[in-house]
Amino acid sequence: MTTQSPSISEISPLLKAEILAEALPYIRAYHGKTIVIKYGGNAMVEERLKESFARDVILLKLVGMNPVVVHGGGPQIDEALKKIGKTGTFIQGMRVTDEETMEVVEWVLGGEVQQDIVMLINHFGGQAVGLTGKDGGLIRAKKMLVADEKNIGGTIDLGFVGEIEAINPAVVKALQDDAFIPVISPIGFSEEGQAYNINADLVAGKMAEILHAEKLVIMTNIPGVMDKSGKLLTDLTAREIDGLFADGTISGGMLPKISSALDAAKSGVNSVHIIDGRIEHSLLLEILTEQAFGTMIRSR
Ligand SMILES: Nc1ncnc2c1ncn2[C@@H]1O[C@H](COP(=O)(O)OP(=O)(O)O)[C@@H](O)[C@H]1O
Ligand SMILES: CC(=O)N[C@@H](CCC(=O)OP(=O)(O)O)C(=O)O
Repeated sequence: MTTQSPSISEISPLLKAEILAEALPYIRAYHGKTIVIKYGGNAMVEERLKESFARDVILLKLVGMNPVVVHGGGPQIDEALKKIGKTGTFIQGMRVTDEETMEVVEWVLGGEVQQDIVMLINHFGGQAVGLTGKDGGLIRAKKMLVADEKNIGGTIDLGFVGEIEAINPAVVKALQDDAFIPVISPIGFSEEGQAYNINADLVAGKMAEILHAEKLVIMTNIPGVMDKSGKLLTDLTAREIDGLFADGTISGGMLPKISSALDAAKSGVNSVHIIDGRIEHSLLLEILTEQAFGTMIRSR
């Protein structure tokens, strides 16, 4: 059996007014503050969800916050790879990226996926600007070396997977100070101009840290972090996270997500949340209401 949420026209005027009034303290508290939003590829699979996301981001900007969007696009890269007869391979949540895959990643993330988000935000009345790591020297990257768990001291070669060496936030700050909404692709560049594929969670976490963001909201395709029995964990501390890593509760795409969320929390981002991007207006519910939502990551 499926349950249908009421449409906005079915909600009574009084309830609508109450919901709006509830948002007031949050609008005041976050006015002028930076909110980094990681928009995962799995949360952008439906047109309806993409539209509600675009409208939510515009609303946040209009009420005086500074939303910065970092987008993913893992499933969209998989689709494009399928068309050329390739299948994605992931190690510790990172896509093994050979030269041909890197070309596809640049084409999908820096092109199609980013343009789609930028155009939707602009269509609904916002002013989005798409950036990749090379714009204004935003993300300097180097080859990532991943420790080989089966061979102590050894490393695994993931090809053109990058780690962040430095972020130059000048271009993002300049856009923020105007009416623009930056939409960032997770592609970094070395000093020699080599492009690197960086997991979008890592870029979002680091961006939140460097911009001294008030909030980091990671939107994905699951209600939050689950325990082994599939129960939602609403709140996690660094110590609890260590336990979940050690007993294998966290795997795949959740590994970089949790690591970057925790790093952001430790580096002073006040509130870090992993939420279900498949729920319409989940971003507004998380930021502007009392509703406890998804998993909150705490440094202590
Ligand atoms: N303990 C866990 N709780 C929730 N999700 C988990 C957990 N461990 C692994 N995952 C996986 O992580 C996925 C989210 O990561 P990913 O697919 O990379 O999403 P996104 O595209 O949003 O970055 C979930 O769909 C789930 O399959
Ligand atoms: C190195 C690495 O894994 N890069 C990711 C970049 C996109 C991404 O992170 O997309 P999601 O947020 O939708 O998972 C990839 O190639 O899939």
